[in-house]
Amino acid sequence: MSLLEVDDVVVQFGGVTAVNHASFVAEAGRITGLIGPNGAGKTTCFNVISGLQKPTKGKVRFDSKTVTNMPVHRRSKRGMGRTFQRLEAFGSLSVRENVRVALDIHRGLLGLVKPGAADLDALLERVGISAYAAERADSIPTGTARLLELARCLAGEPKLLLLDEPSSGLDESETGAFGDLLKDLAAGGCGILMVEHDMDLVMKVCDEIHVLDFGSVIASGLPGAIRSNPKVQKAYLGYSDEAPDESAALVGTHHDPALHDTSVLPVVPDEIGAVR
Ligand SMILES: Nc1ncnc2c1ncn2[C@@H]1O[C@H](COP(=O)(O)OP(=O)(O)OP(=O)(O)O)[C@@H](O)[C@H]1O
Repeated sequence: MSLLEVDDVVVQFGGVTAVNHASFVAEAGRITGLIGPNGAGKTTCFNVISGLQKPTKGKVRFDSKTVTNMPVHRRSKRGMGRTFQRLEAFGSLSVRENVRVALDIHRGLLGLVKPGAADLDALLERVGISAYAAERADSIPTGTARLLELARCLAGEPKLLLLDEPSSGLDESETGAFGDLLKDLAAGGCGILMVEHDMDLVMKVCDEIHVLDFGSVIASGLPGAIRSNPKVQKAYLGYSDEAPDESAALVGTHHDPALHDTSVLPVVPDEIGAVR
């Protein structure tokens, strides 16, 4: 049984079907990518998994238990951690205090003792933000704030980490170090499910990738297979090397670049090469 199982999930907002019979899994000790064009339903899936959104239909199983109707805090207590696209840290507290609050909350939930300085320092060190420990959270660069979010999440010692666009705001070398950190966390047994627009990072670190388009999973597989999958190329680019004649019909409809973020393309040179 997989650490996380999303089973035939549907989410409707009035007439909008944000998630359309999506099924996919994420395993312990592996990094799983959840990708797709803008509006594909990735964040809504994360909301269903973490308990912020009740699905119209379908089930979520986590760590051998059905959690579809379980409140957010109980999923957290069972070992599910999440970061958000929008940064959630307390701006007026220092970086160190932010991590301290997260540790206090998690240890309170678990009924354990208060954190010591060593625990705090280890977490800051782990994500590489020790140098910012005394800075106010609202004064640090966006990329550093994302690492702070991760440190706060790791304070709960999660079995599953849900990361929503974790590398946005990181420069190239920070992204490289971040990728190494994710691999390290997975090697320690943590399952990671990541929504990410940086295709270079996704292709480098993910063990498996699921691709959403219009709320449905259109492909699942290893990075190499996803990269060359005609359906995926079509979802991102509006055409694929297998069906170049359809491009004119698709662009301007629901595959219009104005609706689907083609800004990912410059960071996936191999894909561009593959479809030209
Ligand atoms: N609360 C809501 N009410 C109505 N429609 C919504 C709501 N939340 C999301 N949607 C719609 O559901 C669809 C999926 O949105 P979602 O944010 O899950 O996509 P996404 O893949 O995360 O996009 P992005 O990459 O831009 O973050 C979109 O058409 C969006 O407009």
